[in-house]
Amino acid sequence: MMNPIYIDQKEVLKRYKQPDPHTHKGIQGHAIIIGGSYGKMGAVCLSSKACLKTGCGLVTVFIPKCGYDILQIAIPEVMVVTDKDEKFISNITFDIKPQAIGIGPGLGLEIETQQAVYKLLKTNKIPLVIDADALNILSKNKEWFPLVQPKTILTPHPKELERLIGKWTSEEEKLEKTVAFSKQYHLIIVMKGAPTRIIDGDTIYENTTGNAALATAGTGDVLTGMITSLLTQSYEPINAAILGVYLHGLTADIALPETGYQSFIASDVIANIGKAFLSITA
Ligand SMILES: NC(=O)C1=CN([C@@H]2O[C@H](COP(=O)(O)OP(=O)(O)OC[C@H]3O[C@@H](n4cnc5c(N)ncnc54)[C@H](O)[C@@H]3O)[C@@H](O)[C@H]2O)[C@@H](O)CC1
Ligand SMILES: Nc1ncnc2c1ncn2[C@@H]1O[C@H](COP(=O)(O)OP(=O)(O)O)[C@@H](O)[C@H]1O
Ligand SMILES: [Mg+2]
Repeated sequence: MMNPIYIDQKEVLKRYKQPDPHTHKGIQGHAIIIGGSYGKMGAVCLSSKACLKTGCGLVTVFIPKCGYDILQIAIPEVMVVTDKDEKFISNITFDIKPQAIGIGPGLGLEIETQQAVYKLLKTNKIPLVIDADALNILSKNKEWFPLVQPKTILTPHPKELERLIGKWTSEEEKLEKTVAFSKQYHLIIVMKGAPTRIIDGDTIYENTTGNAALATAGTGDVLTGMITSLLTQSYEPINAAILGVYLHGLTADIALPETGYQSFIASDVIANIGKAFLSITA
């Protein structure tokens, strides 16, 4: 297996693009976050807020009806399109033209939701991040793997990865299986953990930021929003994944002296995205 490329400040600065002073929200890009189900609307709140706070111009969420008030009240800057169903997503339709899609946080596994994901995968040509229950839906329907567009970014935690590629007996085997999976379907795999590794075919990147404070509900949902935001801003998928993972980890390193490991929560990731951006260019 190849040695990893370490994702540090130098590696990130090679890829980071300073916003143009004359940019406007139309140029900064429009993201859509698709997810949520009854009791798991918080995942979409976290993901969509993180998406906005990572610099894209506009964010729309596509959620089941029961999340409408929750989203509008929690994040007034985010626009909302609802499914026809009350408690889960059953048919994904929108007439906006987003530059990137993030799908999965809080989505649930209802059979109707699985069919809606199938339809999206079959027709989608827009850069895509697949996370959480959208990954679990793929794992339940492995014959759909070839429908996923090349360079789509998958962000599994270890259990989601196991559901996708099967069990492993060593770290080495886990990496080998993930590289083989990435090569077979031309996908970028963000193997979340400590450390997070990003697999792009034979190339392995290893992140150098982040700490155990991130071991708390919703931090993965936040990461999905951040990477989707960068994709929306025309970063190449691999660069969006690298920059997103690095900044996400950095928020926890910045916050740790104030929060300690225990009191850090996913909203603290979001609250520190600004400082993370400032620190890479300082
Ligand atoms: N506030 C919210 O609305 C939240 C909603 N969430 C949503 O809840 C749904 C279920 O996601 P979950 O990930 O909780 O459930 P999953 O069943 O997919 O994964 C949980 C399992 O994975 C294992 N696991 C997780 N991280 C691991 C690691 N680093 N090493 C080894 N094992 C690990 C856990 O021990 C557990 O067995 C998703 O749609 C997710 O987006 C969660 O993100 C939590 C917050
Ligand atoms: N001990 C740890 N050290 C560093 N990062 C961690 C640690 N535990 C979790 N993380 C990070 O936190 C995030 C958790 O994502 P995930 O398990 O999908 O959470 P959720 O689904 O609740 O949002 C990942 O980015 C992961 O790398
Ligand atoms: Mg998750």
